[in-house]
Amino acid sequence: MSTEPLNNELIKYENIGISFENKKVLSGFNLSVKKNQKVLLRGKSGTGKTTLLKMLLGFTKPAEGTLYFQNQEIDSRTCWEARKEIAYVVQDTDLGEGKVKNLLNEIFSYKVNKEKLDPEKLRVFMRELELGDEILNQNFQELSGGEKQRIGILISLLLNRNVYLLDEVTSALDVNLKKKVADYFLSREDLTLMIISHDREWEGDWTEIVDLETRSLEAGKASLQTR
Ligand SMILES: Nc1ncnc2c1ncn2[C@@H]1O[C@H](COP(=O)(O)OP(=O)(O)OP(=O)(O)O)[C@@H](O)[C@H]1O
Repeated sequence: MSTEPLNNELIKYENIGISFENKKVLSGFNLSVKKNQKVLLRGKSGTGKTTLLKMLLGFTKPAEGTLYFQNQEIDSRTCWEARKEIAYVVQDTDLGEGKVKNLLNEIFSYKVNKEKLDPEKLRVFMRELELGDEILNQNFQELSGGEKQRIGILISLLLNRNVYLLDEVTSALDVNLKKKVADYFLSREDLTLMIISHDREWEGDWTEIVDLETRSLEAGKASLQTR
């Protein structure tokens, strides 16, 4: 358990090291994310960005250091608590075979997803993401890359979590949609975001940019005001 004061800190990476098969990917990484902050992780391919996000869900363990979520060290037990609060959205959402509407119904039948599939919210988010009703009757596997990405985002929004880990979720979208999706998430003051993206649309006024190579922090307006 951390002895640090709460201080609105939601996520804390403390001296984190990542290694795979004796290959050191990252070492001594420190980052503190406060509730409702928007953090964009940047860095060349292979610098460990995705691994840093997966760690929060307990999918992989740090080789060194400690990771905290809501002041609790993430381990095989506490990661289940974290998973209830966090939506992890990937670049290449794969829901398997079946009509989109059936797949959505299946996802929202799981007990862990406390939210029910709300038809009104579904309609609102589909309109926001420029998804027509006809997509619900299409086979997921036949959708375009951009449509699959938007279905992944749609599901995450319906899950109504507090923390969003967004891993290249706009890579296959056209410029208008990239902006629309980024603006939507960045304007949600109630959400804590950790974003990996090469799209400039995520570099909003309030976005903190963390560069894994230089370890520099470009603070958004929000943190400049509070420091
Ligand atoms: N489960 C694993 N087993 C072995 N090596 C792994 C594993 N997961 C990640 N790696 C390696 O660790 C390094 C960091 O991977 P990671 O996906 O975190 O990087 P990234 O910065 O997100 O890269 P990209 O921008 O290309 O997605 C890579 O060299 C990758 O091959």
